[in-house]
Amino acid sequence: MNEFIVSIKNLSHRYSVQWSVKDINLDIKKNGIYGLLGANGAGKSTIMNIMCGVLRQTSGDVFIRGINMLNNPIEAKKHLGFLPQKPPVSNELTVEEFLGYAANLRLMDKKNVGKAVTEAMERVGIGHFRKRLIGSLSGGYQQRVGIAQAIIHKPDFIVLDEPTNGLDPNQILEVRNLIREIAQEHTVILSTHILQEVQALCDHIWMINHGDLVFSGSIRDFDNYIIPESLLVTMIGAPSTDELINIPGVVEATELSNYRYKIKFENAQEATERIVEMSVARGWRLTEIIQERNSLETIFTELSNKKKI
Ligand SMILES: Nc1ncnc2c1ncn2[C@@H]1O[C@H](COP(=O)(O)OP(=O)(O)OP(=O)(O)O)[C@@H](O)[C@H]1O
Repeated sequence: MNEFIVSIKNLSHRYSVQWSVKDINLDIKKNGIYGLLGANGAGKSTIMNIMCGVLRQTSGDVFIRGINMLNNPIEAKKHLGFLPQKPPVSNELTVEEFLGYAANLRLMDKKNVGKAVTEAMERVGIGHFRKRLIGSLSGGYQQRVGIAQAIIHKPDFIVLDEPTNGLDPNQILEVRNLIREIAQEHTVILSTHILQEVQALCDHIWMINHGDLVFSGSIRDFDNYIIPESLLVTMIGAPSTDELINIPGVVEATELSNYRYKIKFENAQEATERIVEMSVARGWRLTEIIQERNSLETIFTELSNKKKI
């Protein structure tokens, strides 16, 4: 089998005049949960729809297990399951009827359909609702039905477009747990504009901004994207802020509250060493020194102003 589960090469798309997706290259070689992050309108759904063969790209190629989606969509789609942004469920069918229909659409052998439906229902925890009309289920359970139809044919690769959108906080946690479980057997790519979602779930993140790929890396890389430039320091016998500014490597010192200071520096290592040395030498009674972290939101905003990587 091809070593790449998915490979996207120079993918670009325009619906009319403007480019919605510009020269995107992505590869997935190993199992895990991959996140496509971006603000509304960034181009996430466009990429996912093309990746799943429901939208024809303007240029570039998508390979699923080495099979070109444009040239051989039937074979390529055997390896993937897709939950579009709006779950493709039919309110007037029961859960069981709908999943049977989904299995037939996946060209499954008729004799395997019953077993596949039962297994998919069990996998997503909706076996007890098998006879219920989908229209009578809560949003969270409808989403489970949507995920069940995506895994019914046991594909290697599952694509989930904003899988927790519109759910309440309890349903969000339930669906996230379900995604983690599913990811033990399948490779998952999901799109979201929610930073906490990628933080909670994803092993690798791609961030899209106005159709450009602006970041590719782990959540740790994302977290470290902006190098911190301040220290938060607590000193019970601190000197005046003027004296702190005179420490080599320090560019600004602000008192935040009693004993607590924010110290901006040019070089973290040098400033930390000097503050510790001088505190000991001059009796400033240093009790805490930590590097200030940038919030994920700050990093998201910074990347939203960035051009292609
Ligand atoms: N059918 C369409 N016709 C014309 N323009 C479209 C169409 N679908 C999307 N677009 C435009 O393409 C760009 C990318 O849209 P896309 O839906 O891929 O973004 P997204 O990141 O998935 O956003 P959201 O989170 O809001 O779904 C947007 O500017 C959008 O307005």
